Amino acid sequence: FSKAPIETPPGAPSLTHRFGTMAVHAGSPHDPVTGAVIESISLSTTFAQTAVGKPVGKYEYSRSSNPNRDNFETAVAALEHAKYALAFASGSAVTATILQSLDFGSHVISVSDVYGGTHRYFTQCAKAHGVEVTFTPEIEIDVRDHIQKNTKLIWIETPSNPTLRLVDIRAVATAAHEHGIKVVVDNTFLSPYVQNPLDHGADVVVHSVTKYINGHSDVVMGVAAFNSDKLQERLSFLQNAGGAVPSPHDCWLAHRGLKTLHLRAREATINATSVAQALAASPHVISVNYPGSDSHPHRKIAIKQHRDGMGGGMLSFRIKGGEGASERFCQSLNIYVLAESLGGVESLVEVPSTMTHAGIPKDQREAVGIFDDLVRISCGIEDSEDLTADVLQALEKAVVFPK
Ligand SMILES: C=C(NCc1c(COP(=O)(O)O)cnc(C)c1O)C(=O)O
Repeated sequence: FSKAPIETPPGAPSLTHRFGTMAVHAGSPHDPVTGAVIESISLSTTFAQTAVGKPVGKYEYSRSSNPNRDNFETAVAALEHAKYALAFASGSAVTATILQSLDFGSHVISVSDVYGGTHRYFTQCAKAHGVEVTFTPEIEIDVRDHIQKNTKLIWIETPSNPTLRLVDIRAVATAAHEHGIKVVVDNTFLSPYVQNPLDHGADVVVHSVTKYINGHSDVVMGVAAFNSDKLQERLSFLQNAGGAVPSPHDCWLAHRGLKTLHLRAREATINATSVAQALAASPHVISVNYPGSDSHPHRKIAIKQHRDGMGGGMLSFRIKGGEGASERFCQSLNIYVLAESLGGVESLVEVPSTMTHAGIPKDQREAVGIFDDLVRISCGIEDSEDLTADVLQALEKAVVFPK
């Protein structure tokens, strides 16, 4: 599926379409001199030249390219079924660079429910370089109603952060491509193991690598993957000119994290499925947002678009008792850590209205279902029984016996 020549390391099993084998071996050439199976970390910021303008190898200056970033980008491209991948200093840097790649006067249509930082760039930064973003509550239904002559891009998060809405990528891409519009899908919440948006018609897939791809809460990074040669030329130019690039060390860490993504994603899905079921059965819960539940309004999309209909490791729910209850719930947990971010090995909990999405005006937040009683959970890879029991005991403390 990947059009990019993926190096099969000497002695390694030939790379197949199976995710786990690709995750372990893609972008992982053995050292041709030492035979080292794991790549070294090339920290050098510059590379010697044998004569003026004649570098020893393919590298001249680390911002432009370096061995660790190349290897990581090759691995992500393989796992997202893409010809190209470009790594950036953060997921937000990917968002900014893609918007900056648009001509002055361009228009973007976005789903309404996006990460707070993405909303911030769309509403407070993009206009400065001539890009207007409009949000649509039901993008599948009304994307055609929002298309303007200057519309160049449609931005989708599926599942969305933090209400876990799903979008039928193929349906939106079909409408978009009728008008020559490109579709970007932010696949952060599921990772390449669970969903490959390019296979469903998207033009670009982006990730906050900070989350599932690195998976250990010790790297901030972003990546974009796509097939277009023209986009490769444009985005790689901006990657170098804008300079929002990750360090070789971070690329090395993220590449190592990527090698176990399939194992972590499966565990996180098992855990989220158990926690979502327990929440749905609780009298202290108003509603649960989990794409792996049969009750999810977009369950058919999950079955069509996600590997084996998996729900992934993310969920959110509304707790009875209002904002006070959501805060008491978070404080009553023993295993989950109250913190922003997601997709790591440790389970995290947060209240979007006062944390990740606090920058979005309250009326706009509540219009997409981000109420003060909404709690978001990122299930890690702890034991399912422990995570489920912890949630249930915290519900009792928060709702039944508030201090
Ligand atoms: C930090 C959080 N989100 C980052 C994020 C980003 C931004 O990634 P950064 O690496 O944090 O810059 C982009 N897209 C989605 C869907 C995201 O969730 C969070 O939701 O806790």
